[in-house]
Amino acid sequence: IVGGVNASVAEWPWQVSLHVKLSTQSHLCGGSIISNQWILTAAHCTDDLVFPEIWRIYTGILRQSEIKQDTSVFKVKEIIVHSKYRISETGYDIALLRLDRPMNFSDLQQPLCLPTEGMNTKYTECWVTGWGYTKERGQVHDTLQKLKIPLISNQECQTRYQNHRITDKMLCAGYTEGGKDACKGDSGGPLSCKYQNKWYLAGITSWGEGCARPEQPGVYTNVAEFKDWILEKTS
Ligand SMILES: O=C1CSc2cc(C(=O)N[C@@H](Cc3ccccc3)C(=O)NCCc3cc(Cl)ccc3-n3cnnn3)ccc2N1
Repeated sequence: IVGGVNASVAEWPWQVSLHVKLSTQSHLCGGSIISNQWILTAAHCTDDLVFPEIWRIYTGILRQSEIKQDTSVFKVKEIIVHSKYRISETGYDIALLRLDRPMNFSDLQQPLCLPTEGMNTKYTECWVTGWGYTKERGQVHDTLQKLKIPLISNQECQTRYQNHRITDKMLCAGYTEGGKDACKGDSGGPLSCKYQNKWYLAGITSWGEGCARPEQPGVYTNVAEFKDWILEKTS
C-alpha cells in the first residue's frame, strides 16, 4: 500500500496473508475470509502455483513478524479458479481457497459480507489493506497498512486505460493526483467498503499501471458481479 498508515489489531479481521512455501516461505498475496472454510483471493496469485500443498494461510495477524513456527496456520484443501480467468487485465481475477479445517471465528479472525448488485454506488467509504510494497520499487511491509480510497466510475477508469477494456466486472479506485494506491504484495486482498455500518467485500485487489501514479487508478475485481459464482462454488 502506497500512502497508507499502520492498521490496528483486529481492525480488518477478514484480511489474511497467503504464503507460498517452496525452498523458502514468504508472503505472496492478500485474501479475505468469507466463511469458516473459504478464502477469496485473486486468480493471478495462483498462476503457476496450483498445488494446494505449497500454500500457508495466516489469519488474525497484524505483523508478518508475528509469524513463527507456532503461529496458527491453515493449509489449503482445494483451489478453485474462475474458468474464464486468463490474466488480471482481462478480468475474472477471482479464486477460492478451501481451508484444510474450519476456522473458529474471533475478534481477530472473522468474515466480512459479500455485496449484492447495485451496492457499489451506495458505499460511504472504502479502504484497501495489505502488506504490499509502500512504493513501486519497494518490499513487503511488516505491519498491515490501510488506505482510504475513493471508487471511480468505470467510464472515468476507461479513459485512464485506453489500451484496456475496463468491464462491468471490474471496479476502479484511486486518486487522480496519485500518491495513494495498492502495490505489489497487496493483490488478492480486500477493497472493504462500509454501508449502513457493515463492511462488504466490494473488490479484490487485481491490477494497475505502476503504483500510485497520477491518473492510473487501481483496478479491482467487482465482487458483486461474482456473488452467484461464489455461492455456487462454496455450497
Ligand atoms: O517477498 C516478496 C517480494 S516479491 C513479491 C512480489 C509480489 C507481486 O508482484 N505481487 C503482484 C501480483 C502477483 C502475485 C503473484 C505472482 C505474481 C504477481 C501484485 O501484488 N500486484 C499488484 C498489482 C496492482 C494492483 C492495484 Cl489495485 C494497483 C497497483 C498494482 N501494481 C502495479 N504494479 N505493482 N502493483 C508479491 C509479493 C512479493 N513478495
